[in-house]
This record gives sequence, C-alpha cells and structure tokens, in this order.
Amino acid sequence: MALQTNNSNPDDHPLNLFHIQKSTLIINRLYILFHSIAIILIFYFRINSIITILNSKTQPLIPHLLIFISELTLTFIWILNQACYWRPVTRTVFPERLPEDENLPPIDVFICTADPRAEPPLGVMNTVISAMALNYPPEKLCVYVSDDGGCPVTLEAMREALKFAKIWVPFCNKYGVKTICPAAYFTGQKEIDDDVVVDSDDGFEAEKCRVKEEYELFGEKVSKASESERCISNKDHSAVVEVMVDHESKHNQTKLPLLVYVSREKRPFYPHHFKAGALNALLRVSSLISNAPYILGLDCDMYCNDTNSARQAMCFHLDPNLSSSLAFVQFPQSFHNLSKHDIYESELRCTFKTLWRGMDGLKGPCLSGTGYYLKREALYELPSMLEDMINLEELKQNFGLSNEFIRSLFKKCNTKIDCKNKLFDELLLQETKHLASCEYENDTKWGKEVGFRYISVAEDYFTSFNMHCKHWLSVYHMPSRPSFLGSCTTNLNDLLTQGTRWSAGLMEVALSRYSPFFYGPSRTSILQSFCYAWMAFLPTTFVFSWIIAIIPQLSLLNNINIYPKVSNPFFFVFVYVFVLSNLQHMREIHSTGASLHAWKHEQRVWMVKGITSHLYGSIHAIMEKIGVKEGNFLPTNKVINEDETKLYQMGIYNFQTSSIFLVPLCSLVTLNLLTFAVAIIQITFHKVHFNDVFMQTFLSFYIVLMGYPVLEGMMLRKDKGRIAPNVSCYSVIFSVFVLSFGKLLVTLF
Ligand SMILES: O=c1ccn([C@@H]2O[C@H](COP(=O)(O)OP(=O)(O)O[C@H]3O[C@H](CO)[C@@H](O)[C@H](O)[C@H]3O)[C@@H](O)[C@H]2O)c(=O)[nH]1
Ligand SMILES: [Mn+2]
Repeated sequence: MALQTNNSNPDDHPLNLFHIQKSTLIINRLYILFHSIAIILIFYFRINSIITILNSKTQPLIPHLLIFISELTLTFIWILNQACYWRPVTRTVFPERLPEDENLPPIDVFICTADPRAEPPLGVMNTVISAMALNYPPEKLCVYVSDDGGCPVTLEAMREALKFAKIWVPFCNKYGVKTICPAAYFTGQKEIDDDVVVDSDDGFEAEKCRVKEEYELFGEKVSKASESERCISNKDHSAVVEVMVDHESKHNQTKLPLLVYVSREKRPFYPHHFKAGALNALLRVSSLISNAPYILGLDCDMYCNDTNSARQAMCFHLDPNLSSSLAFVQFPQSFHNLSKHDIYESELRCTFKTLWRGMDGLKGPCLSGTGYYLKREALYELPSMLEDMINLEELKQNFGLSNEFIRSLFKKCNTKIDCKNKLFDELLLQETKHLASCEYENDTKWGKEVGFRYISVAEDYFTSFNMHCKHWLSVYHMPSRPSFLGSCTTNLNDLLTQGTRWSAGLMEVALSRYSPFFYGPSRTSILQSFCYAWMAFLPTTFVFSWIIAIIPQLSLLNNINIYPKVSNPFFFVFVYVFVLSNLQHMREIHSTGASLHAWKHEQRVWMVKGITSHLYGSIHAIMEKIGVKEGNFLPTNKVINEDETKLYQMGIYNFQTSSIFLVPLCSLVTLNLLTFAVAIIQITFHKVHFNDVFMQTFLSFYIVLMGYPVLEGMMLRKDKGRIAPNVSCYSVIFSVFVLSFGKLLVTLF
C-alpha cells in the first residue's frame, strides 16, 4: 500500500483545488463592456459641450471643466478596479492528505501590540492563547509577541497567559473545543453551540467550570494590572527579549508551543517605522530562536477562531505545483463584534468577499496585515544570492552585521526547538537584543529590499506589492468557519481615523517611485498592477466626491446646465450608467449573501470617506512627499465602550468625532438640502423648467437622502451621539457662504 501511495501521482490527490466562478466572470465582463460603451458616450457628450461653449461663449466653462475632471477621476479608478472582477476564483483544501505530523514544517506566530491603553492586554493574551491552541504539533509552533508599547504589564500578562494556557490547551485538546479563544468560548453563546464535544459525559461540565474559574482568575489579574499606572507605553527603553520558560514542565505532560516576548529598543527621535519595524525586529529575533520557514501574522485583536487554519494553509504551501513560488496564504479578516446593521461598513465585505477572490484569479490577493501564513524566504530575497557565490560582505550590507543572523539564513529551521540546550544560552539572548536594537538596521536594506517595507504606513499592502513584483504568488482561502476574528470599528471616529491612515498609506505608495501604475506592469501582470494601482489611487476619489457635492448645485442655482435635459438622448446614457452600476453593486452584494441594506450603507460610507478620509489621507501623503509632515500610525482603538456598542448594534450613527470630519460632512449635506429646496421652489413657481434641471435636482435629492443621518444628527437627535450644536452652526454658516460666493466660482470663466 505504502509503495502505491509513494508512486501515485500527487495530482490525483491534490492538497487543494481551485474553481473559476464562470457565471460571475461572464456577468462581470459583460458589465465592463456595456459600462465602457456608456462612458465613451458620456465623454463624447462632455467634450462636445465644452467645444460648443468655447465657440459660443454662452455659458461659463469652469463648471463643465470641473465636472469633466471629476468624471475622469472616477473613470480612472473604475477602470483599475475592474481588474479585480476579471477572473474570480474560489478554493478548496484537503488537509487530510497532508503528510504525517512529524513532516509538517514549523511555524512562527507573530502577534503585534503597540499601545496597552488602546489595546487591552487581556485581549492580546486571548489572541496569544488561541494561537497556542492551534491544531498543529506544539513543538513546531512558536508564538512571539512584539510589544511596541514596551509595557511591563504586557510582559506580566504573558507569564500569566502561559500558566493559563497549560490548563486551557489540554482542555481544548481533550474535548475537541473548536472555539480556542477562551474569552470567546466563555462569553459567546453562538460559537459554543457549534462546538463538538468529544466524550461529553466524561466529566466535561465539571472540567469546563473549573477552567472557567481559572480563566476568570487570570482575567481579573490581568485586568487589574491593566488599570494600574504602570500600564502605559514606554517610548524610551532598551530591547527586552524574554523566552517564557515553563519551570513546571518536568511535572507537566502537556507540550505547549514556545512563547517569546519581544519589545524592541525604542528611543525618542529614532525612526522606528511602526508595525513594519516591529515585524522586522521579530523576523530577526525569531531567526535565532526558532527560525521557522513559515510565519503566521496576527494583529493583537485577531484571535484564532478555527483550530485548523495552519493545516489549511499548508495545503497550499506544501503543494508541489505551487510551493516554490508561493509567498503567502491570506485568510479573510472577519470580526466578532459586527452588527447586523453594519452602518460603518466595518465588515469590509467587498474587499474580503469579492475583490480578494478576484485578485486570487490573477497573481493572488494583497497581504492584509493579519491572518496570513507567509514564507519567511519571500521577505529575504535569497534565492538569487544562493545561486551565486556567497558574498559575506554583500550579505552584511543587506542584512546587517550579525553573524548569527546571517548563519540563520542558511540554516534549515530548527525543526524541534530545544529549550534545554539553546535558549538558556545567555550569549544567544544577548544577540537577539542586538538584533532588536534601534541601530541594527542602519545602513542595511531592511525595510527597503529586505523584510517588511517601510515607505508606507500600509506596510501590508506595500510589502505584498513588492513580493508580487518579484514574481511571488499568493493565495486566498476563505473557509466557511472564520479562521480569525478581530474587533471592527464601531464608531465614526475610529472609522474615519483608520480610513485616513489607510488613505495616507496608499497615497504614499501612489506618489512614490513604486507607484503601481508605472512600477507594476513590467514586473508583474498588467491586471495585477491595476488591482494594486486601484488601491493606491483610491483616495483620489475625493476629487470626484467634492466636485459632485458642490459644482452641480452651484450651477443649478446659477442657471447653468451641466447635464443633458430630459429630452436629450444623452440623458438616458447618464441614467443608464447610474442604474447599471448600482444594479451591478447590488448583484455583487447579493452574491456574497449579504442583505441589500448593505447597498445603502456602503454607498453612504463611500461618500463619507470620499469627503473626509480620502481627502485628509491624500493631503497627509502630499505633505509627507514635500517633507513637511511625517508618517504616523495611530493604532485603532480596541477598547469596548458599552454605550458606543449599543448605538452601533442598533444601527445609529455615533457622531462623537472631531469637527475636522464633521464640518465638511454637515456643510455639504446642508448645501445640498438648501439647493434642493430652492430648486423645488423654482420648479413649482415655473421659474425654471423641470425638463432642464431634472438631473441636477435629482443629484441634490440623492445626496440629501444618503446624508439623511447627518441631518438627523444635526436637527432631530438629542442623545450623546448627535452632532454638537456649534458644529451644526459652523456648518450652516459655511454652506451658506459657499452658496453665496459660489456664484463667483462657477461664473468666473
Ligand atoms: O507602531 C505600531 C503600530 C501598530 N502596531 C500593531 O499593528 C496592528 C494593526 O494595527 P491596528 O491599529 O489594529 O490597525 P488596523 O487599521 O485595524 O489594521 C489594518 O491595517 C494596517 C495597515 O494600515 C495593518 O497593519 C493591519 O494588519 C490591518 O489589520 C496592531 O496589532 C498594532 O498593535 C505595531 O505593532 N506598532
Ligand atoms: Mn485592527
């Protein structure tokens, strides 16, 4: 039998399969065709009107030009985006066909945390414990925590976490618990119901109670320490590396993954490159300790929700047809605190259910910061170097001066981590601290050509773009049970702050010499470059959003028609584009199993981000480019606030955010409301003809409809989450100002 298996063709029993979604592919391509024809007709109409105006000088040119610019921006983004719809695929895996446990490769788990105030240590520890409980040989797992907060409470919490893991992991193994994150297991009824309990009569309930008590004790200890004054970020300290040693292991039969705490050196005025810098420090430190060939990357709030993700990922990494060119397997980001009224579109539904599947049909999805199994080698760029004669000087220029680290590049991973002989080695620990020091990266290629890349705060996006440009592939796997669950943004402030950071990070790349539109096509496929370029240039849609919310309205009030009359055949082309694109959006939503309410929420969030995050992110990136501002990575808040959660769960907007976000939003909605009111009055009293102004009036109406929650927050609500009266006041003054002086703008030329 054994002989037969060895000789059999692995293609008969593949570890994974992929399926092209044929019907979706056909619909998407037909849509692209019809929409493109309509866009060409609109451009024809625009150019024609502009030429007519230039010749006849009967109307001011500027509003027509501005609207044309906005349409060009949107079309540019639309074209790039279509690449993500070109060839959607889905994948299936067969973990039962994997080799025996002893032949599975080791995995290092990297968990990053940065700020104990925004990221409560108990949440971080739940992520750590869930990773330790993965269904994978424990001697082949090593869990590293990078603490950019340099906080002693996090270190203590880890020691406690190790103690609790010794109870938790055996419990999960014994009873086949699927929800391996203790906080989720003991609080989330839904997940527990899914759990299959092996041998349920075997004292399960009693043991569950005991484990629960232990968890509560552990939770109390950590929470108490988190409330103390010591629980703050320290931005000025030397490197700390601690390998958590289980002193009782002699008496304890259970094997647990090794746990390592790393807090790289931090000094004020020393650039530390945020998360990418933290990950690079982890890459180096771990290379001396376990040096696993694969890395599972997790954000501190993203716990493992399925025990099997590592084995599923190995179905791709160990596939002989894929292995040599596969850089990473990306799992979707899913969230445990989503509301069924996801008013902030925190689910990122389209990205993780449609776009990444589309990219998977090209060269593979973009790295998403968390929930990926990455091949270490893909960050080192070693293959070509190995072929040449090994040049030590060159290696040191690339990787820094540590001989130990350079040696690790050529060493096979330590298939079994030998705590007894190695880790107590003081010299080795000293070397890991050197590798985690501020100065180690000076004059090396870290962040430039080696490791996670620096020039953007969207390090995940930029690093994977670099990998795809170096001919690596990636794979997207979306099992029915979410493999990882994190906490999503549940208020407008977090949403827009995070959105601004993402926009800044993406625009940093768009404006750099790595701009995907130019840098990509010769290095990876054109369609793949389009997907990356789409993300990089997405923030530029602020141009469209701002123009469409102001110019047609000002034109309407000043009797300038920038859209065709109802009787004009081009009118139907505009209607057709509007209806067709919305139908396609609805079809896409339906195909992912979401309700059509998502359509409303997504349209709204798109408009809101266009007006705020995309604009501010772009400004930030431009200011960085000209050297007047520095990059910034403010971690998203992960503290649960009950009032906020309640509002989010009920689908009510929480407008407690900075006026820098609110004033533009309120002003533009008010401006559209006023315009709409004036237009209706004018139509009613026959001052203008409905036929002439239908489109501009409808546009204002649509914006008011989409912006209704803002008006409600300004005028009707009395609760804490409403818009403050002074913000409303400024906004009304600002919109009246724009309406009064806008005449100058639209009639000047
Ligand atoms: O200086 C820093 C800043 C952040 N982080 C960690 O990075 C992770 C992601 O930060 P978060 O604030 O949760 O960012 P999100 O906006 O939710 O993250 C998305 O977008 C980021 C890029 O902007 C990616 O890094 C993330 O993986 C991705 O989930 C967290 O674990 C942080 O602790 C650090 O380690 N060091
Ligand atoms: Mn996050």
